[in-house]
Amino acid sequence: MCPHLPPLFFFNPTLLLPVWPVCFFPPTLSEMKEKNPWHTPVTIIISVIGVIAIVALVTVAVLQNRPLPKKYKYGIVLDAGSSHTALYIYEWPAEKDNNTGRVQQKHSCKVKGPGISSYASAPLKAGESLRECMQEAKQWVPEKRHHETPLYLGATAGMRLLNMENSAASEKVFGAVEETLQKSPFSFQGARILSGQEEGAFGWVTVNYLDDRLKQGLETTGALDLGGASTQISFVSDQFDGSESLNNSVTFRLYGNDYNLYTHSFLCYGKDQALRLTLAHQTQSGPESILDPCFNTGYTSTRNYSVLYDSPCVSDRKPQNAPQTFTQQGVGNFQECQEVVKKIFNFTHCKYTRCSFNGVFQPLLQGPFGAFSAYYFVMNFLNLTDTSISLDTVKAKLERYCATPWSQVTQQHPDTKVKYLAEYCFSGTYILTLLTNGYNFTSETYSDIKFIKKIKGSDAGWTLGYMLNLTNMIPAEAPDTPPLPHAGYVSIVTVMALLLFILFIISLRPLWPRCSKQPQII
Ligand SMILES: O=P(O)(O)OP(=O)(O)OP(=O)(O)OC[C@H]1O[C@@H](n2cnc3c(O)ncnc32)[C@H](O)[C@@H]1O
Repeated sequence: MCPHLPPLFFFNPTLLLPVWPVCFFPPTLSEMKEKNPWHTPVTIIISVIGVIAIVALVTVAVLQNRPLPKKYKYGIVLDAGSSHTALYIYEWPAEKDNNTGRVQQKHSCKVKGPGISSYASAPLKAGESLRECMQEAKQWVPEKRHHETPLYLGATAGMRLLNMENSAASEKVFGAVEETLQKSPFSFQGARILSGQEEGAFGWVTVNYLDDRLKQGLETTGALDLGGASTQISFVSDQFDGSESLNNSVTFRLYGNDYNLYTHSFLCYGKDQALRLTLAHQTQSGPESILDPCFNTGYTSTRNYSVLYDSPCVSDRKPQNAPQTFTQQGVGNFQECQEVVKKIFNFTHCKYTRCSFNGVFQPLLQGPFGAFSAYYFVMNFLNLTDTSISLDTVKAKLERYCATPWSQVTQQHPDTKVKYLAEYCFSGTYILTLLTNGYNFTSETYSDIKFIKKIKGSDAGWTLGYMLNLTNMIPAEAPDTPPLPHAGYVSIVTVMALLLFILFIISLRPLWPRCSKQPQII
């Protein structure tokens, strides 16, 4: 029995463990006060206030720094390409507007029908074609954000060609799409044609932003984009300072790092226009039929001369006195196809130290490359996206594909669009020729290329880079980062609070009870 000791937990100042004196009957309050000054009302009140203050301090620190429920902002970009239009919705946490690496693709919508440049003779239809995807966008962006969501339309090579050919028609098409977009609840920021240089540079920004290479100042990835009407190559090379060819130079300061980007866009060298160029070479004499090594054996198609030559890429070469149509008969031969394809490139004249083709300057290739759009669609279909296999093996596989009879190809791929299916032999051959003969990738450097469709859920392409630029979401200088992350801050506050509490308890030492019996540690 120990009536003089309190029936309360108290702290053993050395072990910081609660101890319980061996007592069976509680002493009376007067006994307690008499024998143990620790239990004076003042010390109890001070202890309680101390504990409450520390709990309040920690609670406030935790609540104050608790991550708030996420609010998002949105941006919409319409990619009006030569073959089709696609709508991309991006989202990012509202508080990270001017911060880093947080913009992601939330949704994409493929506009039904051809690209807007195909509506030159019925411009109103170009506007109408966008309606379905704009309706979809309204569902994906929360209504209260509609009015503040920027909406952009960027047109690429299809409209570049239409503008060259018939600028009045191009303006009418823009008028129609602008009318539709102005009627949307979003904040429409305008529709315009991107230059080839912008298309290349923004594709490079997208790839490196999504890979987190810009923020971290890592070695960048080059961008290879193959569209329907143009193709772009963009990369940073130590040997390129812009002096040899200013037209191919784009300089950026992003997150505190300077980049001198080499970029070039080849108009008419997208895969659809390249096919026209190849067919134009094969039909210079205006024949009634051609044997085409770039199409599978057994494939036959009747093509219209006027349709084939209805593009500024080939219109000046239209043969005189040609019949209305010609028959194209596939003979599926990769080697011969490559010879035909090579003819659309000019490798002879170059006024610079080095060129890719058509007299265009290109510095030495450097670093890894991401190849997207049609590069990916085609190589993925052909099962050739793995670049760790040798270039010779890639060619051998493509050779086998080209030699496959058309009947077998259609049987094996009943669900693939016939236009794409028929063109894969040509497209694969064109891609390999462009990469090796055109851009000078070798058997060794071919493995530096990665065929990609998406990076971390966002499509590779120029649209994200375009939006990041227009919304100033990539700062020129590295943003200031808080000295401590949230978890670190809360831990430090908690530890400091505990230390304060211990110091407070120790400071009350003169008031500690002297227990005559040895307390039993629980
Ligand atoms: O940049 P521009 O030159 O204006 O062209 P685009 O924007 O229309 O080009 P895309 O990247 O959308 O497509 C590139 C090409 O790939 C073709 N394509 C799309 N999907 C394909 C698939 O699954 N298989 C083969 N080709 C495909 C499409 O018809 C184009 O010729």
